[in-house]
Amino acid sequence: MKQQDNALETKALNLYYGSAQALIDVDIQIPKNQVTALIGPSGCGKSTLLRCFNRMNDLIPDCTISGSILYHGEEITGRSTDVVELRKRIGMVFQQPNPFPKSIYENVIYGPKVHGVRDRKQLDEIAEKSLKGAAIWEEVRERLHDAARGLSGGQQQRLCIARTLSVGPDIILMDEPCSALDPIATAKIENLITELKDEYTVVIVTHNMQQAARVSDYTGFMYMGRLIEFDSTPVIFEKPKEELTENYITGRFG
Ligand SMILES: Nc1ncnc2c1ncn2[C@@H]1O[C@H](COP(=O)(O)OP(=O)(O)OP(=O)(O)O)[C@@H](O)[C@H]1O
Repeated sequence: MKQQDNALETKALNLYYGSAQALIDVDIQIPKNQVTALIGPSGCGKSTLLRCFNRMNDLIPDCTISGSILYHGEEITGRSTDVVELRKRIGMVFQQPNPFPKSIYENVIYGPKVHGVRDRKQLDEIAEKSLKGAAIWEEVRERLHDAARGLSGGQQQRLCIARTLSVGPDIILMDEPCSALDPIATAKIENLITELKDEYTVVIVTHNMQQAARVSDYTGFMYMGRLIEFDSTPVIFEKPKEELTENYITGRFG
């Protein structure tokens, strides 16, 4: 794969929480405009790796890293990286939908307002585009000024995706985005993820192997802080090269 096709890349990435090592020599290349899933047993480092991509681990005291993290080929681990700008470009969606206690509209325009957009017409346009991008516009267009927390869990999660889209990212990181949702809401988010890759690069952490197989183009299998295998999703699920991967995907441990 050519260097410029990678939205994200790590080289010899090691991460410590205090003296406990959570990532060990991770080399991964995340292809642009594709969906990449990170799978592996609980505690293997999936969320930790995901959080490295937009420097969310900076917020954790005693967390240190060595190695390289590249965003479109550019090093982002250094002090000169503008982390606020980086998080605009690399958005994140969490396990629990976490809308602000504000209206649907205020949730979506919150980020653009913080970044200085004041013009009402422009904010309206951003709100509509983001809500459409997150496949929730039709459900909320008549009630934009109602409380976001009055929406269903699945709608709240799509609203949170809209909030992420509103500041113009090109990468969306999702940490178990469906784990709090029922199967119907999950299916809607999975369909949305597939649509998002036309415009965005998506990296998703999931416990659910069927979900990884359904939505992703590439899958990385992690185990005890190491990336054991990374390949196209059909290869990982049908013909993995590593015995550990095979044991995991066939349910022999996990
Ligand atoms: N803030 C933290 N402080 C200290 N240790 C942490 C912190 N976050 C994670 N860890 C440790 O780092 C290791 C990797 O955790 P991480 O949450 O990345 O794994 P995971 O694969 O995402 O797990 P899960 O699937 O259960 O969410 C674990 O041993 C965990 O206990």
